[in-house]
Amino acid sequence: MSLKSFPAIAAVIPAAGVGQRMQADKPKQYLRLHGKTILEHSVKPVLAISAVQQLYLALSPNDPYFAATGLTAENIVRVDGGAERVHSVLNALLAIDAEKMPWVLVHDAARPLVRPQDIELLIQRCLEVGHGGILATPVRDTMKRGQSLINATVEREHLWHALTPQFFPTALLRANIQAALAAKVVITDEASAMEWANEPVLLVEGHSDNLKITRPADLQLAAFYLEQNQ
Ligand SMILES: Nc1ccn([C@@H]2O[C@H](COP(=O)(O)OP(=O)(O)OP(=O)(O)O)[C@@H](O)[C@H]2O)c(=O)n1
Ligand SMILES: C[C@](O)(CO)[C@H](O)COP(=O)(O)O
Repeated sequence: MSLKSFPAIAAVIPAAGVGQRMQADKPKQYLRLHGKTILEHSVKPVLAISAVQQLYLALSPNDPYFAATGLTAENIVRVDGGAERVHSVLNALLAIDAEKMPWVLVHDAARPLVRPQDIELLIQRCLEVGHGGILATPVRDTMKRGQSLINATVEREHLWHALTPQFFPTALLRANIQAALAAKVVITDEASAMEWANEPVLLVEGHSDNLKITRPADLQLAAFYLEQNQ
């Protein structure tokens, strides 16, 4: 299926976080990597997907940094971020005309290294099966649960790191996030709301360098990966 035959897609990039774990002097999405902000790096591969018609960017209502990024393309709609990531995503979903854009791609502003081919693979695989899915990478290490002492070893077979983008039917995702929030379910990614609603979610293996910039050391690693992929 060529990308040209894909239905219209809306993209949502939650970019309203404060980046507390990054311990930086500004929200991490505005830290620079190879001359551009992390936000600009994260937006670029999403806008490169030809089926993406409109990008909804969830920003902190008093964000003083966005204007300097030069990201003022006509197909970018700003919406207010919320208290948590899920609220920022929901605010964006509420702004989308789901009849015009029946599918939505949600990608973290803090994941600057995602590859366009991985995004296209995710879209392709989901449209083939007719339901949503996520980019993910299989866990490599032995996984432990505990705090100062180990309580248990977690079975790692069929254990994955959930990445973004995550790709779902727009109206269904919006309804399930609203229902899950009303049921006080903890939602840390779009898939968790769909799982709660017993919807199938496809796992599509993506590249492990699609890291989420979270802690200070991640910036240097991201710069290294960028140099390797140039
Ligand atoms: N209220 C929030 C919280 C997070 N995000 C976005 O969701 C993505 C993933 O969240 P995370 O890595 O947790 O970012 P922060 O919440 O900024 O980080 P921290 O938890 O360290 O403060 C980021 O692009 C972040 O900007 C958002 O739009 N709105
Ligand atoms: C959406 C996500 O990036 C998938 O791994 C992750 O859940 C975001 O979590 P965070 O705590 O908001 O960084």
